Amino acid sequence: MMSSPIPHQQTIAAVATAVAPGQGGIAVVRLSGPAAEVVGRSVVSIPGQQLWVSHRVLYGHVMDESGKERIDEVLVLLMKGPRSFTGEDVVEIHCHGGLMAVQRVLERVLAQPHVRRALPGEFSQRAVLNGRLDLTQAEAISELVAARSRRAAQLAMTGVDGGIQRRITSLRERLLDQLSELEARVDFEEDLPPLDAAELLLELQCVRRELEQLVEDAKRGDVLRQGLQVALVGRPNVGKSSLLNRLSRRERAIVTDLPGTTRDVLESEIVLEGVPITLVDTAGIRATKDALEQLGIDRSHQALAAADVAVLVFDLSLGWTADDAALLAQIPDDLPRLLVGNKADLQPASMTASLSNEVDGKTVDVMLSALTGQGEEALIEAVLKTCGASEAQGLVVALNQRQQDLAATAAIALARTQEAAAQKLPWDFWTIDLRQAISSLGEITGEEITEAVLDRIFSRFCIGK
Ligand SMILES: Nc1nc2c(c(=O)[nH]1)N(C=O)[C@@H](CNc1ccc(C(=O)N[C@@H](CCC(=O)O)C(=O)O)cc1)CN2
Ligand SMILES: Nc1nc2c(ncn2[C@@H]2O[C@H](COP(=O)(O)OP(=O)(O)OP(=O)(O)O)[C@@H](O)[C@H]2O)c(=O)[nH]1
Ligand SMILES: [K+]
Ligand SMILES: [Mg+2]
Repeated sequence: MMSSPIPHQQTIAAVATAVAPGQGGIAVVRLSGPAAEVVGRSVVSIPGQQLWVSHRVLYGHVMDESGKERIDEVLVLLMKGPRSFTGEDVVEIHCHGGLMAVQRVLERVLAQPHVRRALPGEFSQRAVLNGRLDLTQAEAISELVAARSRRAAQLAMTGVDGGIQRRITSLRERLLDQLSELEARVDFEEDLPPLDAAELLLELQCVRRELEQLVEDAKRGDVLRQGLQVALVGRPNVGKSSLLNRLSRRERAIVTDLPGTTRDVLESEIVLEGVPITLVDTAGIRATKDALEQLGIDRSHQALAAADVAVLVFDLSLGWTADDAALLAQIPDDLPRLLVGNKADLQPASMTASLSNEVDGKTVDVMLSALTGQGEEALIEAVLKTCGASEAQGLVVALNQRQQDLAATAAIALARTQEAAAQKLPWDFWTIDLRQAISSLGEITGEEITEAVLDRIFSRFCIGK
């Protein structure tokens, strides 16, 4: 399954770098497959005595079809298979950045015989099929590319380095050892010494514990991978936009003393202690006859529904009002929320202290001032605590969702094996569930996986990966 005996006939091409108008000094067009070198040679004109030697950089120009016009000035790199990322012949054309040069070079390449546009993740998929890369490594590369914080990138690198593959492979091998013990008894019971069932069950128990621990750790790591959506909601003028600006360290949102300033949801990406956070500023919620303002308020409710945490901001200088209470009641029951009193700077210090976190019978989680920044640290800590994000700190390995589901399935199958043992069912009953557990782990590592499942995994990668 891992190494495909038939080489892929088609040569694929895509832009491997992020492209945006006016951005990026250099962009790379990548080709992989049997025609890569021929195509490279025919679209890039190389002056002087330079030779197309593998793993050497050449200088030249991508020429148009007529051979007269220069499309771009480039560097080219040929990597002959199997010494390449995909294991096939790979050619990289390093063009100028931005949009036009690289698009024209790609079109020129795609116009060549036997070349087609690469599907998302197809380079990585070929690397896996050709045995150059483990499946979990390929998935980790995709997560590295998607990482929005240093911590998330660091965690992804464990997978890139093979950390997940090694952990799962070793657990799977321990199960395979136990399976062969069992199967030998099913087939040739009389010829073998009696099976030490207790020892076997203990080993299965150990593997199951490790799998459950991996799933638990991974859940803690999800917050680093997916980040948190934190919605700032509250009545008009309580200081939501001011708070967003303070946390983002820039004047992202317009702030005025007019209630109803923010009319549309506005997002700002920040990182708090390694956790990528999307702060969502919303229109102040109140009863209004203004149709435009109402549209904004509708969006505030949508933002609330999509959030992982609601930060309900109220104005300490006005105290907790009936409107604040009404808003609190509108926050979905299962949504973690923080009650945040803003404008603490307007309170005399003695009074803030005497408030002792109680305002009209409501426990206030944090009192702060978006103006002076006092209490900001406490808010950050509270947000991270509410989502269990602080628990993600010491993690070194984290399975993605697909891997978590399979590890959990394997753990359940092992529990069933133990159940079969407890009920003193014959050995062939034990082996059914044990095989299922082994097969789930094989699906994580790619050792037991169908082409269709692989296609689905890689289709979620980005183009050019
Ligand atoms: N220009 C460029 N930069 C890149 C990549 C690339 O493909 N091209 N990478 C792509 O993801 C990453 C680096 N990863 C790579 C992994 C393996 C091979 C590779 O060619 N491996 C061969 C040859 C090794 C050797 O010469 O010793 C091999 O493993 O046999 C290249 C890049 C990030 N930077
Ligand atoms: N003294 C003081 N004033 C603040 C503080 N935070 C915000 N303000 C002021 O309160 C007013 C409203 O602030 P905004 O940030 O626009 O409030 P908002 O909740 O986004 O308001 P809408 O978008 O209209 O719903 C502005 O004049 C701010 O300068 C604070 O901590 N202390
Ligand atoms: K305002
Ligand atoms: Mg606002």
